[in-house]
Amino acid sequence: MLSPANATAGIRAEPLVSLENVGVLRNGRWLVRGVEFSVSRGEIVTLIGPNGSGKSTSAKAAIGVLKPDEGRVERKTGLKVGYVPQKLSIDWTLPLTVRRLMTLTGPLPERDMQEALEAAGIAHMIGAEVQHLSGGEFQRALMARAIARKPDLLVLDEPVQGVDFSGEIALYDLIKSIRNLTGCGILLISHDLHVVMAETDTVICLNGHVCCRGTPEAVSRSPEYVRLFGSRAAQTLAVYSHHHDHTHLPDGRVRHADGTVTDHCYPEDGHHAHGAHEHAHAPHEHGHDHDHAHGDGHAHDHAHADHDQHAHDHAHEHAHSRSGEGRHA
Ligand SMILES: Nc1ncnc2c1ncn2[C@@H]1O[C@H](COP(=O)(O)OP(=O)(O)OP(=O)(O)O)[C@@H](O)[C@H]1O
Repeated sequence: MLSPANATAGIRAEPLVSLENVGVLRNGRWLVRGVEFSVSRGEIVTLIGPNGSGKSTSAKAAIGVLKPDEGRVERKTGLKVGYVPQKLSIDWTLPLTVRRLMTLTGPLPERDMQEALEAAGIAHMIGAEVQHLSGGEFQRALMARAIARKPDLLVLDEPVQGVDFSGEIALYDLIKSIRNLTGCGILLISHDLHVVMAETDTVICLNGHVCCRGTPEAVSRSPEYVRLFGSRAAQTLAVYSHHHDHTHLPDGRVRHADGTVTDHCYPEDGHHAHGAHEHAHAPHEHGHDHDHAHGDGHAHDHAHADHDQHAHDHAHEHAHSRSGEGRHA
């Protein structure tokens, strides 16, 4: 079967946006330097890196919100961008319906609004107050707002924040289906070093500069990634694929699709029928019904690696996310 990545390869020649040697200088400090990447139609590019490594800055430079102080950013003429920022300044004390949220930045034909809400799976919540939405529903509303104007490029800054585990998988599925449906390019910022979308074509690992790049699996194997985040981080870099029913946490416990955590897998969990070598498939080649797409073939060793400092950092970070649902708690 032709994967989406291959299917779009032919029209990748002309990027929607490309950054060449981009640097952003503020108060005498280079926030990022030497950033190079591009996003083409149908392509999913994920930026990862520690806090303050310049992910948001690079994304803002890509869409023109920030002007680079050196290097070049080229955008396709007439490029339409849908942007979901990391933080939204919403006055949570004032009532705001989903319908109103959709039109805050400008009028929108009713049909386009309905279509976008339907695509995001929250058409029935059009009259709901934004304050009452769950973390996942809120992210869906933001995504609906971003896709309503049919962008060529969708930029999502941490789209799974405040979302529990099964909600995260559902959001990644939604992002994938938006890409498949519309063929737009997607630039995703992930604050989770350990989990990237299986459909990501290219991971760009930032640390003030591009530390390494490639497929999720290549990045998890790269010496630069290991140097930056430690070998245990590389060992636990997991790749979500569509058919996950559970995931192995770095401390050895198992989290199931319904969010429950147990010490062991259930006997019916899919991967136990498979040999370890089957876990070495690239994300796009996944046909089996589990979630052990690790950097190399030693899935079980890696799945049960101990917590490292980064995992703790993320627990902390997610514990402070909007809904207070810590993914790594
Ligand atoms: N306008 C600004 N002026 C000065 N410094 C800034 C400005 N915007 C961002 N920074 C700094 O630039 C660095 C990169 O910030 P950026 O938000 O791009 O990082 P990030 O990788 O997205 O981080 P996080 O994971 O914490 O969201 C940080 O040290 C931040 O404090």
